[in-house]
Amino acid sequence: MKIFRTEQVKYIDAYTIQNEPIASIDLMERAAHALFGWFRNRFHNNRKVIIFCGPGNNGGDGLALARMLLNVGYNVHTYYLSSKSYSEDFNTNLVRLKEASSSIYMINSPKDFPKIEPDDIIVDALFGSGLSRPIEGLAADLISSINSSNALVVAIDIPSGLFGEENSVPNSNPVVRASYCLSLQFPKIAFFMSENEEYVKDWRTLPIGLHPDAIEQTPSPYFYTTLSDISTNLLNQSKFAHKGSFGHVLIMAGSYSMMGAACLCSKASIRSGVGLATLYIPKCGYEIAQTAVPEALALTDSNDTHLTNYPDLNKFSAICVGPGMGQDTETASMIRSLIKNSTKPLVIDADGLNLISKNIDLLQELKAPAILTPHPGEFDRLFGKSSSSWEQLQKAISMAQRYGVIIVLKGAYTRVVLPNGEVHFNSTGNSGMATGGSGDVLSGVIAGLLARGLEPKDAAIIGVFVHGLAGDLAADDFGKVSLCATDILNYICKAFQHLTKK
Ligand SMILES: NC(=O)C1=CN([C@@H]2O[C@H](COP(=O)(O)OP(=O)(O)OC[C@H]3O[C@@H](n4cnc5c(N)ncnc54)[C@H](OP(=O)(O)O)[C@@H]3O)[C@@H](O)[C@H]2O)[C@H](O)CC1
Ligand SMILES: [K+]
Repeated sequence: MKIFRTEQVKYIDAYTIQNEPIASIDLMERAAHALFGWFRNRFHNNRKVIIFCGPGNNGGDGLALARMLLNVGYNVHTYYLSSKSYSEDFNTNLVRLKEASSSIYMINSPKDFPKIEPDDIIVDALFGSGLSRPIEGLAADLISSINSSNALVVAIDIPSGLFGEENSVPNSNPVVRASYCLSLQFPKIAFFMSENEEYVKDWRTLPIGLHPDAIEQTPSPYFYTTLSDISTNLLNQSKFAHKGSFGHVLIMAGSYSMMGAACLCSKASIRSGVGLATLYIPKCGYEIAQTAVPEALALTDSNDTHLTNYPDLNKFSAICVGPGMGQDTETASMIRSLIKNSTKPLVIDADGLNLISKNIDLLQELKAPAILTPHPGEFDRLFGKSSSSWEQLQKAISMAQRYGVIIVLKGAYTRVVLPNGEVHFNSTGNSGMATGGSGDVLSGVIAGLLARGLEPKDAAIIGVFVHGLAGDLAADDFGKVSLCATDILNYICKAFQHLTKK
């Protein structure tokens, strides 16, 4: 799903109004219907609903929602901020609401704030995508009052006070802390930034039928990967396939005391459908590899405890290097040589990245496509610290462009950043996956898909999606607290099944 900056949504909105065509007030009615449908499914009408409206169309949505809820028997109290001017659709909806309700109040000062009981439901329709500056004065006081109540808060489109993309960190502006956010048609990029978690605890998008031509024509580098975006054709298997049809992956991983990473990674590549996997390991890992991963061929380095060399690369279709590899100087010179000489696509993870971070310009010497899979700490070691997730994302974009690599920046909503500047935020995964070995499984999945012949971009995007989905399916059965990397690995099959059955 392509996603947009808030100012672009305004354009898509205007295009829809002009070309569907639909009157602006009717588009607002459609949005309010979507909000109403969600609200009615979730909350019984025995709870008091307090709707706070601002002067723009976000407030207009709130007024229209108030009317719809009143019509089916909810106990709704609507408050709107006094303002020098209101949007046209706000005014129309205020008139419509006044015909249906007498519980409408203008807020002129803090004395007009209602008392909020813990069982009340608050709807935040103060400011949406039209927020143009930090909120001050009366509206800021109202936000503090909302935030200090213990009531559940449903924000329309975006929690008021939050900008759709970049926000200051720490955020010293008043922002509504929403329990739910109902974003119209698209998620906001700000939802993917960890600093905003306290404002956006749970969000979902509600389709409002914006014009597909405008969505297609409006350029955006940002995407949100959902199930329907995954092209399962790429995973088709011919009836006449044999093991040679699905590539041969080389996993270069492990060192003394870190053979688990090598095993997880290679098993994950095998579970991702690669035809053959060779595990290249230091001597100490031979029996472990042969026992733990019987499906893989095991090749050993001349060294006992860490990797110092790599095998002939000719027969392999993709290489994964790094998991549990350690950072010995001999391993460092091995990876330098691998980067300079490999013509096979590479997945570089963990210690592979740590070693590169000591000499980042090595990336300029890559001969083959490369996918880097850093977690935020590894990313900072590679490219320097950032003061916010937004800044980190912009840095990832410029580094992916500079070095022509794919960067998979791991975390909630893992970002797959492409050399052309595109960013694909992932929708699967959960906090239970923040556990040792989870990254080794991911690099194995991506390497397996890459070796099967998927384009690096598809291997990265699908690999990240499948890994997150496996974690979600595993968490459904085991819960997030106990989830471990082996569980994720064991659910990769279910995740692929889920995808190919869709
Ligand atoms: N996505 C869609 O296609 C649809 C969205 N809808 C809803 O419309 C809002 C956006 O409405 P808009 O009127 O553009 O913007 P807002 O309601 O967010 O607010 C605009 C008014 O607020 C003033 N403003 C902005 N920032 C502040 C501030 N910090 N303090 C005080 N006042 C502020 C602004 O004044 P300016 O001086 O900046 O002009 C405006 O008066 C979207 O979020 C959806 O909820 C449609 O209903 C359906 C289609
Ligand atoms: K809002």
